Amino acid sequence: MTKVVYHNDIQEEVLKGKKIAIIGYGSQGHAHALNLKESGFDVVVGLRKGKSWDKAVEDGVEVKSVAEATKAAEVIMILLPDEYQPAIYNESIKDNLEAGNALVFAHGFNVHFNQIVPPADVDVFLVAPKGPGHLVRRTFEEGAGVPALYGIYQDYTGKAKELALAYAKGVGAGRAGILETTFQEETETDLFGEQAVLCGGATSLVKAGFETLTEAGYQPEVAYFECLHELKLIVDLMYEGGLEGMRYSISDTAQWGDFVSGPRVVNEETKARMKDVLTDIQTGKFAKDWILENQANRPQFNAINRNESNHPIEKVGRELRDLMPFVKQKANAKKEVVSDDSN
Ligand SMILES: NC(=O)C1=CN([C@@H]2O[C@H](COP(=O)(O)OP(=O)(O)OC[C@H]3O[C@@H](n4cnc5c(N)ncnc54)[C@H](OP(=O)(O)O)[C@@H]3O)[C@@H](O)[C@H]2O)C=CC1
Ligand SMILES: CC[C@](O)(C(C)=O)C(=O)O
Ligand SMILES: [Mg+2]
Ligand SMILES: [Mg+2]
Repeated sequence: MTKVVYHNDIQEEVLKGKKIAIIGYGSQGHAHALNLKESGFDVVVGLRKGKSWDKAVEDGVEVKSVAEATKAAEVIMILLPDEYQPAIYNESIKDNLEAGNALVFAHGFNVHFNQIVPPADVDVFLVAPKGPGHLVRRTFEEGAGVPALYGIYQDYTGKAKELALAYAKGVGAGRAGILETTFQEETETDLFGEQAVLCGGATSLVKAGFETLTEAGYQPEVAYFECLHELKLIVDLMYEGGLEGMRYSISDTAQWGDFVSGPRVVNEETKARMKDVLTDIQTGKFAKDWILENQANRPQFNAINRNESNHPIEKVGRELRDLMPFVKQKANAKKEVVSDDSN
């Protein structure tokens, strides 16, 4: 089995004397900054003036411009949207790095696909939490954590691995488990996971189920509860006990339906399409298309986003969630940060 490193295995002194700049205060940025600060590290956040800046100040974190935060720190973690990182790196970070600094990422995209080429005299590594930033923060506050991968791209000081592990411990990942990876493996598996399973796969499955039921004349509210709301409850059981743990809680009827009907829906044909998705990631086709989409100001992204927001499952979902304060409360807490991130 791959070696999994935990909280107590890690020495954090190597990072304790250093200043850490967190560039960006969105989903991952706010979680890293606050978790590291509460773990006893010296943190400064790098931002432009705006909503995130105000939020970070409100949260009691030291804030400077991206250039000034980079200058002030020895460890610089880039937590900006992937698509804006190259321009901001070239404009405000690159020339403010000093020999022996550490340049850190939470996703290997820009380094792996050569959009950022770091200088030879800095450490370059990634610490990639395997979960959304808002959950990196929430689980940390609950005394738990989200697992993370670390990978070394360049070890100029000879301390890159120690620094990466100390950083991962600081954000709380040591409570869940930290695994070694490479920039290539993290980039390709992360893109595949979010496209084929976690985001793209799951949203397409949910919408297809909802559409099948409503087109057959069933009530949208019933279809929403069945195909979206309950998915969280089922996935919670998988999170806690794997597929077996989930199947322990469902009825035998459901388990039999799972065995005989699941493979009719997700089958060899689906797997062949997953392999196509993986190939596009591995060859760089996906990255190239995404970079071009951004250079053209996101025409397809914005059009699809608008359509998705008007899907009947979203309309009925908004109404139903309004009537479930316990669900809405969490959504609002997230929305506050998310809407702060709009560029
Ligand atoms: N989202 C997630 O949970 C995960 C993300 N990652 C990786 O982490 C990195 C960050 O992603 P994520 O947290 O989603 O990013 P977000 O989209 O949440 O980041 C938004 C932040 O970037 C700031 N920002 C945007 N443009 C600029 C600019 N020109 N100058 C200064 N600040 C700017 C925003 O500030 P403002 O308010 O001023 O716009 C805001 O604070 C990415 O590499 C991503 O792949 C890895 C694991 C999971
Ligand atoms: C699943 C999406 C993700 O990869 C993540 C939260 O880990 C992301 O890029 O946001
Ligand atoms: Mg991910
Ligand atoms: Mg990702």
